[in-house]
Amino acid sequence: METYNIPEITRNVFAVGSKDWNRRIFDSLIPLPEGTSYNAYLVKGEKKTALIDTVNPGFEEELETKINVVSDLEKLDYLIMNHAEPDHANAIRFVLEKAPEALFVTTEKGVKMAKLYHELPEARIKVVAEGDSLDLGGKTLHFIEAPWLHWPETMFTYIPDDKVLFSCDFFGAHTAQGVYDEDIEELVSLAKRYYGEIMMPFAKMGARALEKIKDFGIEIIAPSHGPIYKNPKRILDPYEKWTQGKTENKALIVYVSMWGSTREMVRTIAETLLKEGVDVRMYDLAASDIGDVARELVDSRAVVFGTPTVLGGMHPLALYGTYLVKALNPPAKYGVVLGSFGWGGGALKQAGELLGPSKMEIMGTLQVQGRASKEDLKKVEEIGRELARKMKT
Ligand SMILES: Cc1cc2nc3c(=O)[nH]c(=O)nc-3n(C[C@H](O)[C@H](O)[C@H](O)COP(=O)(O)O)c2cc1C
Repeated sequence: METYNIPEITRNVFAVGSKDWNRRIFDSLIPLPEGTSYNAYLVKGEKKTALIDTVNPGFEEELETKINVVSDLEKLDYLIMNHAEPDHANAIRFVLEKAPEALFVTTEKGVKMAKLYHELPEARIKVVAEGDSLDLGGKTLHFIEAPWLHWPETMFTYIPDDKVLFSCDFFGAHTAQGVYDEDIEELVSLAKRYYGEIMMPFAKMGARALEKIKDFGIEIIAPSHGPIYKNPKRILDPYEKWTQGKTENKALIVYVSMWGSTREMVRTIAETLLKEGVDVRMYDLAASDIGDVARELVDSRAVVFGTPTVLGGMHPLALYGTYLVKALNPPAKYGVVLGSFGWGGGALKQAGELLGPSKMEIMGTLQVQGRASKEDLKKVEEIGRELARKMKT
């Protein structure tokens, strides 16, 4: 039998999921510099045993082996699904085949969503709703609907007896490293990146979920990606701030430049902002990890977009980056668009169309022909000073 580490996170609750050390991209979009983990948890009550979530395709046998070390998969009573996305739910069928008596437990929305992706034996579905519980003997599973964190069907499972919250993607972080939060110094930064990529568009739903769980006195948070929090405050406090959309006096600059003209403009605004006491983060979209951009969006008060004109519109990478910024629905209050063109222009117009309907106030734009002149750069400085002034108020 293969040797696996199977942490007992609290009495008779085992982490039986998998680490995917080498995965480098998620959702065909999100870079994973440190891999990720697909966490699943086995809960052994005095009478019944439940598995909370499963694993990504390819890790089914590891899951089976781990469960059989601490229990007996064949005798599993319940398979709880917090979220239908395949990285957590793909092994549903595998588990239900290996555990012939197990009931599949999720919400009505969960059943609907799971049926779109996984084969479910109709007779073995047990639907639960907000506030319902399942008694395992000495341990009760309590279900909390947490829609949109991260799909419409998401729920949390809570064991009041042990004060453990299984929060699925909420509070997650993409990293294969560590078992507990104390193992990773930069964990909050990784969690912030994950929050920006996955949860920020649903910040209001996140705030509602935090409200629901605030009086639970949670002692352990066991998410579906990344380490388990033995110090829940370490993630609850930042989540409180992030879901409220509280920003810092910080400007995020995202830009593309083929021949340096736009770069000179964004460098000028960066220096002006720094002089005015604004914290600045700058990313060249041709060479940046979009996860870092997502992380900085979580609490940036302003976003500066820089793009040259290419074929009558924005540079394709700037178009992609700007689209993503908008789709992630960051709390930033102010925007600036800068860029250079060679003859007819067009990038600024397209950026305006794209950002127009967003809640960000575009408080300054400048498009220059060729290299920015001294006068142009003075205008950029003026925009920077005005932006800094607005950001302080
Ligand atoms: C592939 C390519 C396509 C371009 N298309 C346009 C265009 O449609 N309209 C325009 O005004 N300038 C166009 N330009 C000129 C650039 O916008 C111009 O060189 C600008 O100063 C580049 O700024 P940068 O140094 O920040 O990349 C194009 C340049 C390149 C390389």
